[in-house]
Amino acid sequence: MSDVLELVDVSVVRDGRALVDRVSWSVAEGERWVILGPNGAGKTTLLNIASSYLFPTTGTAQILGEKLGGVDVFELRPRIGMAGSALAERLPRSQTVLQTVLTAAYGMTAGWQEDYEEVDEARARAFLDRLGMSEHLDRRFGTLSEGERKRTQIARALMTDPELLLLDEPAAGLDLGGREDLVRRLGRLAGDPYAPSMIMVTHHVEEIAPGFTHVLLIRRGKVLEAGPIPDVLTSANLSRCFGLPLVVERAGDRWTARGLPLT
Ligand SMILES: Nc1ncnc2c1ncn2[C@@H]1O[C@H](COP(=O)(O)OP(=O)(O)OP(=O)(O)O)[C@@H](O)[C@H]1O
Repeated sequence: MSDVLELVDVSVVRDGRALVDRVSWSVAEGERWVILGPNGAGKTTLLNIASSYLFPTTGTAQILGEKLGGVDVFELRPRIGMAGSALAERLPRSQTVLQTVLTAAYGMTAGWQEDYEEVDEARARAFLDRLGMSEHLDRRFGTLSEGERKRTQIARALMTDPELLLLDEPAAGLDLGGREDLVRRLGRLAGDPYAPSMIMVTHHVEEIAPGFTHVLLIRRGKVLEAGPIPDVLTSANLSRCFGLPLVVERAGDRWTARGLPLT
C-alpha cells in the first residue's frame, strides 16, 4: 500500500518553541487514523501540515506522494477534504446547506453565481443524505445547530472526492445524541472501502468511531505512540498522554476512558 502521508523528522518552530517536535509518522492508503492528545499538544498543527496549509520548519512532509515544498499546493489541495471549525468560520452564513456543499466542487467557500452541473447537485444531495441532512437542504448555514453544521461540513469535504479526509474535532460541542449520531455516521464512512483515507483529531476516546484503525498519541509536540488502536490505546499509554491515571476500556467496537478517584 502506498503512503498517503509521510512525515520524516518534522518540526514546526514558532518563537523558538517546537509546536511539533521531530515527528515521524506515516499513514498508508485506506487507514483511518485518530490523533489523540491534550489541549495544546500539537494535534491541529499536525493536521495543518497534512492539509498542506502549514510547512514544516525542518524535516520533510510528503502528502499523496507529493513532497511539500516541491509541489504546487493548489493542485494538491483539491485532493484533500477538510472539515473543522477554522474552515466553518470561512463559510458564508447566508448560503443554504445545498449551496455550501455544492461550492466545494468548484474549490470555493463562496460564490453562487456559477453554473452548477446537474451531476454535481446530485452528488451534493447524495452526500447530504448520507449525513442525514436531506431535510435541511434549504436552511441557511448560519442558522444550523452545531451538529447540523458539522454534518454539512463533512458532506462538503467529501464533495471533491478526496483521497485524504481530515476531520478536526468533528464531535466538539455536540450533545450526547449529536455525538452518537455523528459517531455512527463516521463509522459507516470509515467502514466504506471506497471512502478516502481518514485522519481525525479528537480529545476523547468515546469519539472514536468503529472502523478507525490506528491512533497517534501526542503530548507537548512529541509522538508518544502510534499504531493499531488495540495495541496503542492502553490505560498506561493514555495516562502518560494526558498526564493523570486513566483507565481505558473497550466496549464492543467503542472505547471509554475515566480517571481514577483521588485518594
Ligand atoms: N502560530 C503560532 N504561533 C505560536 N504558537 C502557536 C501557533 N499556533 C499554535 N501555537 C501553539 O502551539 C501549540 C499546539 O497547538 P495546536 O493547535 O496544534 O494544539 P492542539 O493539540 O490542536 O490543541 P487543542 O486541543 O487545544 O485544539 C499550542 O501551545 C498553541 O498555543
